[in-house]
Amino acid sequence: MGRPGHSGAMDVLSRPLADRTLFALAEGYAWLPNRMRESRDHVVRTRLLGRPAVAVRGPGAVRFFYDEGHVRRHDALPEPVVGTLFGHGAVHTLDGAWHRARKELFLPLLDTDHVTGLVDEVTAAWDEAVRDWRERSRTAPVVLFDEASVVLTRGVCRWAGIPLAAGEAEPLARDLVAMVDGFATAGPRHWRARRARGRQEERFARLVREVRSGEVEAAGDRVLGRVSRHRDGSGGVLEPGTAAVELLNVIRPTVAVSWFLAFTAHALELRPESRKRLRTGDAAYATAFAHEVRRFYPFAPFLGGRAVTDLTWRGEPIPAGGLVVLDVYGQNHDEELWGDPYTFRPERFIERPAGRDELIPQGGGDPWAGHRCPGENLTVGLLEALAIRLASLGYSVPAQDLTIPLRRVPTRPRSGFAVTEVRGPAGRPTAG
Ligand code: HEM
Repeated sequence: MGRPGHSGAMDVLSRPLADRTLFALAEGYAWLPNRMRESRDHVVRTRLLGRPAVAVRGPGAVRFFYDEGHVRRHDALPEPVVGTLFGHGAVHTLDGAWHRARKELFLPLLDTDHVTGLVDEVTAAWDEAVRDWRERSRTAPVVLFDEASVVLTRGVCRWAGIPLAAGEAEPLARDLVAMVDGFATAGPRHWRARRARGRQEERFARLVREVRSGEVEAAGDRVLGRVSRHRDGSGGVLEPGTAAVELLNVIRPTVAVSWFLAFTAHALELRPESRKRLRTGDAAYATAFAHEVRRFYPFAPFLGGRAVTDLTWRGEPIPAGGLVVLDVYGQNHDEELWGDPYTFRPERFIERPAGRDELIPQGGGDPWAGHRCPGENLTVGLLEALAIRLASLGYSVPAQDLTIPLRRVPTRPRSGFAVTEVRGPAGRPTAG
């Protein structure tokens, strides 16, 4: 990975009103930052999904984008994204009172006791897995991305109260990964994602019915119990299919932390000195490292909503119904905000904590009031714990393709990060 360069398609891109959807898909993470570089004042006028669109960036733009009076989500997301990544009827697609009622389901996830509970389950699953990797990696490489997805699936299901029979974790992990992997492509990955979602929505809807009929026990303080009994804006319980969508909206993104785990392994190779600091168990450094992984490595390229009314941003008119696009990847690599954005440097977050609307890999604004990710604390907690564990593990890195293609969304090290000869502690280290 490196700094996205200007593309060969520039002459076409300079015509403002031709639809850019295909360019966005083909150019991946570099598409919007490249356009921003050619723009004045971090505003790009373009056309996406057949609609006029204005792309914005910066903390002020985040506040503009997250103002409910400016931007709504209903009808904003393209069906191929909803049908794979989020699910139909998901919280991501709601506005106003309906959004607030549904969001209540997710807000407790921001609390420290939930973060600790999930981190405990996932690290227990990690420690069990390490024992197995030590054996297997003597004869064949172990791919960290794949392994992390199974560890996270086991941990999140135990924490959420979702029963998993022996042998079920691996196929569920594969389906959850497929749903994320296939949302931004039109090829076979996309159809794999749709099939995976169909299978798992059916399974989780059945589980919700079993909880409601008393066949399956689900404590009220666990995610399974809460989602099954949650009352919506209308006062009724969720349709089983919608409850399944929202259960998946907890376990799917938790398993998506596998992408960040593969990036963590990449960062430890890139900056061996960070491995040493993580091994000491330095909590402040682990937090800074988690933030830098989320800032530096590409995940969500941009976010979009529709203008509620005729708007103007920095002199650029946005007609009611037009798309407003927030340049997430570009903002996380903006020189004005970060100085040296293409250097992986966790210390930046120790020198200066990032403002709420500066670091936005999981959205901006206030998670209680708007659409910002309610899983941000969970993600940071998981990354802190797993980065310390990975840094204290001994392993060899065989020759492999570790490039991170910026044209692929979502991207990751091509090999998934394979390791051999795993050795060292399974538990949390105490010192150097
Ligand atoms: C790999 C780590 C994660 C990334 C990169 C990520 C990223 C995001 C992004 C970009 C959004 C959209 C914000 C917006 O629309 O304004 C979002 C929303 C959301 N995320 Fe995450 N997320 C992650 C982990 C999690 C976790 C661990 C959970 C739950 C356990 C979670 C649950 C959600 C939910 C429910 C929403 C919708 C919120 C709403 O529309 O109000 N995410 N996430």
